[in-house]
This record gives sequence, C-alpha cells and structure tokens, in this order.
Amino acid sequence: MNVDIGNALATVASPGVSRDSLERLDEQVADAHARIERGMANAEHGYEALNLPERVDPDEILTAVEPIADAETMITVGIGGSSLGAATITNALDSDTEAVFLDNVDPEWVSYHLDRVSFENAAINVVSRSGTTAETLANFLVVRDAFESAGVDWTERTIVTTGESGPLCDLADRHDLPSLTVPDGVPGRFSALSAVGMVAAAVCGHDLEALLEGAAAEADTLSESLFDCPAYAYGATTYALDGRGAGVNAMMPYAESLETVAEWFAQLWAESLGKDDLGQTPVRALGATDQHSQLQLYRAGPRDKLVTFVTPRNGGDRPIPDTDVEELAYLGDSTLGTLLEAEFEATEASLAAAGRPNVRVEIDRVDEYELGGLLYGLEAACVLAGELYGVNTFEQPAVEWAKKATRGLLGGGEFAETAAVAEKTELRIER
Ligand SMILES: O=P(O)(O)OC[C@H]1O[C@](O)(CO)[C@@H](O)[C@@H]1O
Repeated sequence: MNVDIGNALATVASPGVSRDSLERLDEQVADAHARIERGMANAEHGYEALNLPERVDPDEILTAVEPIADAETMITVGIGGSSLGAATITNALDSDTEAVFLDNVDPEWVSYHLDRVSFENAAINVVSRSGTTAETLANFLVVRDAFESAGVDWTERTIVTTGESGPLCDLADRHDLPSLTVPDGVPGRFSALSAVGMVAAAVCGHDLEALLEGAAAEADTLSESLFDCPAYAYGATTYALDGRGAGVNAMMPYAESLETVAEWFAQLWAESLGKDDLGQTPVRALGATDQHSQLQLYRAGPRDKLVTFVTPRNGGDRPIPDTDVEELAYLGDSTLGTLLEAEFEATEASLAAAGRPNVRVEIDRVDEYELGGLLYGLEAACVLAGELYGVNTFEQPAVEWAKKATRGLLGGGEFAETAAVAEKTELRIER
C-alpha cells in the first residue's frame, strides 16, 4: 500500500498536523518500532500477528480444505475477527463459490440464508478462537441441524478453525473433523492472514501464496521512520489527528469490492485502540455512494473527522454508451471507471478545499497480493498507533460484561452483570 498524508497537513486542514510535529512524532515512532520488533522477535502476544506472513503454511490450509474443496457454497460460521477477515478477502475477489457469512444470530436472517442453501453442495467453516462464543456455537448447532434435516452428513462437510483447546476442539476430535489451529498469540482481529481468514479464501479458490507475499512485502517496509513506512505513516497520522480533535475516522473505499475492508477496519481500530477513554471512532463509508449521504457532514459538520480513502489505482471498467441527450454528453462515450475516478479525486479535493483532513491509501489493484499488503499494512498501522496511545492493543476486556450478562440471562451461570440488566432505568414513550 501507498499512503498520501498531504491533505492531513496543517497547511491544508484543521485539525491538521504540521510537518515539524510529524518529524518530532517520528522519534516516538522509532521507539515504537523498536518495541514492535522486539515483540515480533519474541513472538509476544499480539505482535506475533505481524509474523504471520512467515509463519503461515498455505499448503497446510489447502490440504485441510481438500474434503470440502468442491463446495459451491461455503458457509462460514464465526463472528468479529473470526468472520471479518475471511469476508474481506472473499468479498473483494471473484469466485464461482458462494461465500456466506453467518456472523449474527438474527433468526429470520439465518433462516433466509439456510433456506437458499443446497446442502449437498455446501460446506461449513466454523471459526472461533476461544471456541466459546455463544453466537458462533448457536449458529453452528443450527447449521449442522439443517444439514442433517437435508439428509447431508455434516461431519463430511465441516472444517473447524479454533484454539488449542475448548468445546470446538473437542467437537473436531470427537467427529474426526478436519481442523486448523488459530496461531497462538494472534488476536482475532489480527488473524485474517492465518487459517482464520484463509480457509474460506482457499475454498473459494483464491491464491493464498499471493496474499502472504503481499503481506510479506508490506512487512519489509516496517522501519524506524514513518517517512519510510506507509503503514506507520498512516498509524502516526491518525494518532496525531486524533490528538488534535479528529476523533472519528471515516474509512471510504472507492470500490464496492473493498466495502468489507471498512467493516474489518472498524473492528481492528475500535477493539484495539478503544481503551482508557482513548481511541478514534471508525466509521464505515463507501465511495461514490456515500458522497450522496455522508459527504455533507464530512465537509460541513463538526471538525472532528478524518476521512480515509482507500483506492485501487487499476481495475476493470465498463463503457458508458454515447448519448444524443445534450445534457448527458459529458458522460456519454466515457466509462464508469473514469467517472468513479473523477468522483474520488473531486471528493478528496472538496474536503481539502474545506480544510478537512483526509488521507489516501492506495493499492495497485484489487488482487490477492495487494489485498495481503493492505490488510497487513493496516494491522501494522494499528499496532503502531496502539504503541503511541500507550494502550494494550491486543486485549478487549470491555466486551466481557455483556457476554456474562447474556450467559446469565440464558441460565448459563450466575453473573452479577445479569442482575444489572433487570435494573435498567426506564423512561418509555409509547405510541
Ligand atoms: O473467535 P472468537 O473467540 O469466537 O471471538 C470472536 C470475536 O469476539 C471478540 O472476542 C469480541 O467479543 C473479538 O475479539 C473476536 O474477534
């Protein structure tokens, strides 16, 4: 990935960061890089995620998925980091295999998807690092039951990716299911470039080696200066802007195929940096669509936002036919790609003209190599930002309260949190 932070400079935007401040911040970046390198060298929890390009064996994954490689529909049952990485990769790339992600427990939505599956041509990819996530386990019980009701032996059509131990591990052993292990020391939101994100990608026929090569190339750019490393330039700039008031980071890819990148990034950024009353709020947007819904706010609302554009510099195109309608002449005989490119450049310039900070993250095209580099680059940017914020980037203790309360509400144990649910303050206004 390439990063252009020109429109985040104080000469262009407010909030903005001066060149001098960036150079001073670069001293902290050097210290942070030293910390990251040490963490990677010692395979420390979290930092180990940045070693994945060297650690992951694509052949191990390809061998494990062989029994289900013929699947026409790949149903991934997982949530958060156990779904978003795989969804980002498979939603970005073409495949004849349909990838379905059950990452919620909305009964009508789950039924909608299961009602459309031909189970004899489908497979189940159940993913949970902990092996205890209620939504994933509940959906897995529902999906396997659907296979059984369709007379299809789910044990022949299921692959499991989970931690070294836990209920899913036991289930895989009990039924002798093909299974892969979530690498130790790799938090869910940093696991897209491991079996967690790659099983679905493999069944969809994507080039795992190219994904890892792209990530490895990005890893080679990690250095002690933000001026030599696109990932660190992005991480440091977002941190600096947050400190100057840009507490919201709206990620706006200019490609439908990259829409899920913004969703994946939202978990990465929120769950990693949202601690100790700190952290930038990620917002998902899409270009050109959200020019017609959000741009008004980004250009003329509170000066509390950074807009992160993600743009592939090359890609497919489609001609716009010529027209004899005079008013449309400027569109006719051009292409949708030309229009989208103009929209992107105009929107980027419109924010700069209004003095609103924005950063451009560029990839050459949407393919496995570039996607691997983008995912790795944004992960490294996040790790760097976490060092600068001084937070524990790799834990997410705040999510446990609701999990305990949920479990208690379902009779799954005694938790103080459950009692608090009943103590809700009410002020109902009814129709
Ligand atoms: O992979 P698991 O353990 O099922 O967890 C799923 C997701 O839930 C979280 O733990 C948050 O609840 C995320 O960090 C994680 O990606």
